[in-house]
Amino acid sequence: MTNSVLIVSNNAADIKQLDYALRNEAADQYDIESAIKLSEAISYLTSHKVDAILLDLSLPDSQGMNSFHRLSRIVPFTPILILVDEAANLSIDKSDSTGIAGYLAKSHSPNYLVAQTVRNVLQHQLKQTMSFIEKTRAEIILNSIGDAVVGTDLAGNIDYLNVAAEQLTQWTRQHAKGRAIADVMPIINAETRKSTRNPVDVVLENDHPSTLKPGAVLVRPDGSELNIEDSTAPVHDSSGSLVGAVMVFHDITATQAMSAKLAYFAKHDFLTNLPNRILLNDRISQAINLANRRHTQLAILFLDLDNFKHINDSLGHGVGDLLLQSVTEKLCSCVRHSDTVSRQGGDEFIILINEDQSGENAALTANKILRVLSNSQNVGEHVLHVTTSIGISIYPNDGENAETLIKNADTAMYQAKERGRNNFQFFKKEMNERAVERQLIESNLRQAIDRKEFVLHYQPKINLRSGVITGAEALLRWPHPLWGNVKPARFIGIAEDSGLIVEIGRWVLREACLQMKSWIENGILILNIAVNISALEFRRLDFATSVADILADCKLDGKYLQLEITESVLMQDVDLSTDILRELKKMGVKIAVDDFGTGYSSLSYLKKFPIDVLKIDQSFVRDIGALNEDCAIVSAIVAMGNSLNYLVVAEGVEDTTQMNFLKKIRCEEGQGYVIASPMEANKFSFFVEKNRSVV
Ligand SMILES: Nc1nc2c(ncn2[C@@H]2O[C@H](COP(=O)(O)O[C@H]3[C@@H](O)[C@H](n4cnc5c(=O)[nH]c(N)nc54)O[C@@H]3COP(=O)(O)O)[C@@H](O)[C@H]2O)c(=O)[nH]1
Repeated sequence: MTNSVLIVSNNAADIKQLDYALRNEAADQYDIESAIKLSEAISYLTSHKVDAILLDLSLPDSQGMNSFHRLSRIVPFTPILILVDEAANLSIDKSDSTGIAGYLAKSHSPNYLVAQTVRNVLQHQLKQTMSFIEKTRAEIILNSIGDAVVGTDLAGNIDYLNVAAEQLTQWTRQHAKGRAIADVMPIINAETRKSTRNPVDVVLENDHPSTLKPGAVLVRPDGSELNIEDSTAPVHDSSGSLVGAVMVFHDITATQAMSAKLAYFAKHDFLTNLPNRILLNDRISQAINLANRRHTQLAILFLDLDNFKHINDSLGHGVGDLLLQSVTEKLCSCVRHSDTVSRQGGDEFIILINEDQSGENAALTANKILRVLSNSQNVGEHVLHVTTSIGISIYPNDGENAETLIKNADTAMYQAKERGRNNFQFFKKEMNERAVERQLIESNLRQAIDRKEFVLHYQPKINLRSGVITGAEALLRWPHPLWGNVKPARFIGIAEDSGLIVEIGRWVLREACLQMKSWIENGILILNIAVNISALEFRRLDFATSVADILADCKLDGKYLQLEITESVLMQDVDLSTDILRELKKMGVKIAVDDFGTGYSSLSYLKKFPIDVLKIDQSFVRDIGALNEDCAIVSAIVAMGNSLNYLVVAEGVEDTTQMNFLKKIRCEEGQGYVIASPMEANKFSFFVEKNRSVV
């Protein structure tokens, strides 16, 4: 390696001697330049880099230390050796000598000593440069890492803080330097609030790495606190002696908050904040232990919202979520603090009622829930009516553990659904058989669709005045290959709960439309064919479109189709129902309100819907003649319906007494066994042919 050296001297003999000494005695190679004036040297240095300067302080244009200072300003990092006479050497002011790399006695130094001195200076400079680079690199790394790094000396006084440490401690490096670590970083325990020894002090005492115990909190100058986690280690010099400590730490406040959140949501439902199945199981187990000790009972209420799926499907999950939150509030308002309301997912809730006396509290709570939920709920811009079906199991009678109690309450809930929803049922052992049967029916229903096992029967409707057959109601029949005819009452509810009703309903609609088309073509002159539409079908976003598609496929004019929809389905969301009905009306489709009288029976609400037909529920018709009250109700419905220009149809007409009464009160149409039971399509054609008028 070649080093470049500049000799600045006005003495040619000195230059020659130094040049000779460096070229001939040194192990290294040198490029040697000389300048006889300071100005010459400065000019050279502005365009050349040199590794060392040998400077005579006595120059023609500059004298003494002034020469040194001027040069060192231009090349501050280049070592400058001062050439001195032995005597002159003594005259240099020590306080003014900062930055001088060394002294060289000009004429008295043997050549080898000149060479060695210059070499030493160059090597020292190289070491300094390397050390500077390393320090800078370390500084950059330390400042770019996210962890805070604090260094101390052997006494535990701070000598270093990286940028992250400055931010976390709220101390600048400048202010912290020299202060005791415990002053800059006071640490306390999160729970006891007592001060904790700084790990740096522990490390310096034991000369061994150490860390803070969990729960360490750093108290900052502004009083704010940070949860921290550290790793502190001793620092040794090259001889292995302890010279200080380094503490690396980071803020775990966010991490701790996140893990606390994760722990919370492992046991709670995200949407409603209610305990989830895991926490509920825990609580039930605890409640069972308590009930055993106190010889008391406890109750499990299994709730499933009625027709929630339709709301979710038609109004979107956002509205569904809001409804679940609103229901949560209402449920919580119905129980004591000691009870647990939990959400199992979807629209299922389970309530644990502690210390129940033979199911008394459970029945009271269930009644309260039914009452509270029956009020309409404002959800966003929608006014929704939601009801619930509740199954109840009691410990110890209905199960010895959480799993069995929940399973049996679930079974009882299905029973409540079958009993018309919006009610509660206590678990009974026989219900388990029912639950097994439900599952069997559901799996057979799936096969029935594939195997095309369903057929439609048709029941005539007549004009009660003229006796003319006006239309037919299509009714689904399931002749099961092994079980024989399965009643709709046994499978429609299961098809609705499982969602299978959508596929089945589409088949019914298409089949009925094809049949009507065929009757028209064959001169079977009825006004329309009525098809029952379940809530799940009606609430689907594509319902109106699928009706239009089926009519188009079957080439049937919409005026020949009547859709029977129950009041409760229409009332679930009045605005949405109105929109769907309007779409259907545009196609010419007739709308009948089925089972009228069993639901809200609010004519003021019904007036909002574009309805054509009111079908009085058969439960009122059945007791005509027997119950005055029912006669009055039927008369009132007929009168109101007529005045609002609805076509009123009485269903379930079974005898002539009922028929005569209906005629008398001017009920327009009737349907029931006294006229004809539902029958196969070909029999219906024959029936129409034969009975142009049946009354
Ligand atoms: N979503 C769909 N629901 C359907 C479909 N087909 C039927 N259903 C619904 O199932 C319930 C039971 O129906 P079903 O056993 O067919 O009973 C109907 C008639 O057979 C019966 N009826 C007719 N006349 C009389 C009578 O004089 N007395 C008497 N006790 N019962 C009689 O009434 C049922 C018709 O009811 P409604 O639909 O309310 O007009 C029933 O709720 C059906 O709606 C389907 O395809 N889809």
